[in-house]
Amino acid sequence: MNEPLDGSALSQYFLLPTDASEAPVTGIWAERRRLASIMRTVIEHLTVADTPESELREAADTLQHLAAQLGAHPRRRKRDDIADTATPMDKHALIDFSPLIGLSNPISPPLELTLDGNTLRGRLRFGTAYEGPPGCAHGGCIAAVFDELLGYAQSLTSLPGMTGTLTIRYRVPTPLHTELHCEARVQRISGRKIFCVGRLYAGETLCAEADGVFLASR
Ligand SMILES: CCCCCCCCCCCCCCCC(=O)SCCNC(=O)CCNC(=O)[C@H](O)C(C)(C)COP(=O)(O)OP(=O)(O)OC[C@H]1O[C@@H](n2cnc3c(N)ncnc32)[C@H](O)[C@@H]1OP(=O)(O)O
Repeated sequence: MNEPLDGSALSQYFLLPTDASEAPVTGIWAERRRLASIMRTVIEHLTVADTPESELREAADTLQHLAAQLGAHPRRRKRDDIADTATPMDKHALIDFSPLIGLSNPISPPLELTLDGNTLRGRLRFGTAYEGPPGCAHGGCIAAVFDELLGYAQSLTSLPGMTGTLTIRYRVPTPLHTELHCEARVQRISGRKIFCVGRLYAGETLCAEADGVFLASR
């Protein structure tokens, strides 16, 4: 884990670009993302604001009504997400509901990813809903970020797989409400095993690092 995350010898494994399409998202997907973004704000206010009981009751009543309204519609089929969103190369069309990077999923921080050579880079900010120790991110949420980050990096190889083992070393507490950046890359591939490494920083401070072994499907 001490070598730089450049991975230049591994370019052969990367088949697809990962950067999200810059094409503007419109229509139903734009509204899904907007709704998710507002829900994130509601979650943040719920966890930090000293809201009077009457307003909490009113908000809950409003959301109960909204939940019933949204729940009245039939469930979508997965293929519709892909067909409805953008081109097949727009990978965000496939991952808009991811719990970590999905812009249409309010539980995602969201983690923003870009591919820089063979290094996958991410940016995120943990709100209060992700608190573990006071003022710091929950370790399980950090692990989830690494699972997504390393998992996405290995998904860019010719043989993507599922997480087999994910090992996290928490070096210092990770602050909330702070711009964090992270990076990951495929370190090596051995048979069906894809070994990945990653790091998470707050500024120059290394907060946590991860090793992951992913198993390509048979
Ligand atoms: C245009 C389209 C683009 C699409 C682009 C989409 C991008 C979107 C990116 C999203 C990124 C999300 C990333 C989230 C990723 C998850 O969260 S996946 C969910 C969490 N993981 C799981 O649920 C996995 C559950 N476990 C399993 O299914 C199975 O145990 C596994 C991991 C598949 C392995 O089972 P298996 O294939 O039967 O393994 P087996 O044949 O026994 O062993 C094979 C080898 O692997 C080793 N091994 C087995 N298990 C493990 C293990 N757990 N750890 C380490 N080594 C192991 C064995 O020792 C053996 O080694 P050798 O003897 O060959 O040296």
